Amino acid sequence: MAVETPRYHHKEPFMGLDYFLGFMNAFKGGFLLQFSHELFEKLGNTYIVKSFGKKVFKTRDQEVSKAVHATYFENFGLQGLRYDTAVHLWGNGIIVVDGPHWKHGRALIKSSFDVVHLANMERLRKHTSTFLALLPEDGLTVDLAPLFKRLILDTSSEFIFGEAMGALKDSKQFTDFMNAFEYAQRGTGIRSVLGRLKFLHRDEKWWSACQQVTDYADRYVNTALKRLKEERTQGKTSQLKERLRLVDEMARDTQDRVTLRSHIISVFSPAHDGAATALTNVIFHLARHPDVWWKLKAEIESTKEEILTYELLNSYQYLEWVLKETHRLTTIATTNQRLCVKSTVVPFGGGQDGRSPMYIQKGDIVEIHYRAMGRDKTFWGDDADLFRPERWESARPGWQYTPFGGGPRSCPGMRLVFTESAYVLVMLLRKYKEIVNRDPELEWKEEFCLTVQSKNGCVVALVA
Ligand code: HEM
Repeated sequence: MAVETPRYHHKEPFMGLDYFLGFMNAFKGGFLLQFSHELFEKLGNTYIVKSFGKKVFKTRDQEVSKAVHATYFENFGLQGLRYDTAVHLWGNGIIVVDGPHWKHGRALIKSSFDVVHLANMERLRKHTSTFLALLPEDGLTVDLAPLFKRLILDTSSEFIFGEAMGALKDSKQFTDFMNAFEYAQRGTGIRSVLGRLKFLHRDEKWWSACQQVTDYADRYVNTALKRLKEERTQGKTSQLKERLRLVDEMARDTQDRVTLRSHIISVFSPAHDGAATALTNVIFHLARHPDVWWKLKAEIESTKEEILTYELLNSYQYLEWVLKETHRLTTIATTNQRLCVKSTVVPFGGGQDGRSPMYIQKGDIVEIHYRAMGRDKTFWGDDADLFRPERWESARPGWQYTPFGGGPRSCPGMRLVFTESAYVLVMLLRKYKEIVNRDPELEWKEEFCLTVQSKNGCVVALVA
């Protein structure tokens, strides 16, 4: 028997506009994470709010997350939440569709990913060395965040399109495209917050930014299809490992231009800055925890002359703990939503203590708070809000730790993010003796776009 779940006490219970105003106030004021934390503390691990008349279950309960992401996977989708607001940018790409089209896109990405990813070390080496050359000499203050962004833009554009955007060289191609891309993403984010009121978003510049992005991707799709045709008709193969491109690998499987373009933009969106945001967070923490920096240096010391291979990166255990701790404490994808497409009773979430079954009706939304789960003191202990990589020596989380989602739709880019972050971090550890915090603000401050990043970047001095 499902039991009633705690509710947010609305002053305006029909549309829930009071909640929306509170949310927007926190969003603008830069305290959305705190706003969300306080409501969980007050109402429990799962509670219900009204959002533009829709019933939304907000949860930081790992059992509810598991039920929605995995056990009852087929009953919870995202197409109804994302497709209409994002079709102009992401088309019918993997991140906005459900059902057979998603399944096909997922299989396509997964197999193409594995092959391109393993061939990617050489590119990472090349771009990281350009990046290192841009860093200021001994002791000067630098915000590494924008530099990480440019580095990851180059590695990801080369990984996906086969050609780096020239971000580290500040090329015009990079500036023009990124201005349009960021504008297109921001507008899409606004439309998604507006939901059913998205018709209020009337911005000509947004339409043309979306067009510019799709035109850009089309150029690469067309060349990939041309290459594929040549390969098939003339038996030509571009098998040089470093030439592998995601767009080519995907084109082997589907030659539908719109599908290819949509999936390519869907991968580019998280790929273009994901690892950069993670790297910024790692350096943010390391600059405030010199003991951890020294332990990392000690770990890599005996291998510091060796070529940095995928296997070597994977052999550094403390480094892995540092990266995991960074994603736990400063989770980048803080929440994720699913739309219930078939009424379901999930085993937990109901009742004041959240331990009774909970009824979710078709049309309701479930919002899962990954970041809040990563800080749950009942699992992580009283020091859950502290950066302490050593906890990973004994921590064995299941659904309490899902910074990359979980179940069949979990992030296919997770290994790539780990490899890129680990590679760049080890190169910094090899080159510099010390990293010194130069930001007077010691606390991590939030800045939301589609994900959340460090508002103050990571302002440091690197000492050789
Ligand atoms: C730190 C960086 C990243 C984080 C925190 C992250 C996190 C996530 C999360 C939480 C999801 C949603 C999972 C779900 O809905 O269950 C996701 C999906 C996805 N991510 Fe990532 N991601 C990152 C980087 C990347 C990169 C670098 C790529 C590509 C190279 C990528 C490609 C994707 C794709 C294609 C999906 C959609 C999967 C699907 O719907 O089946 N992500 N990611």
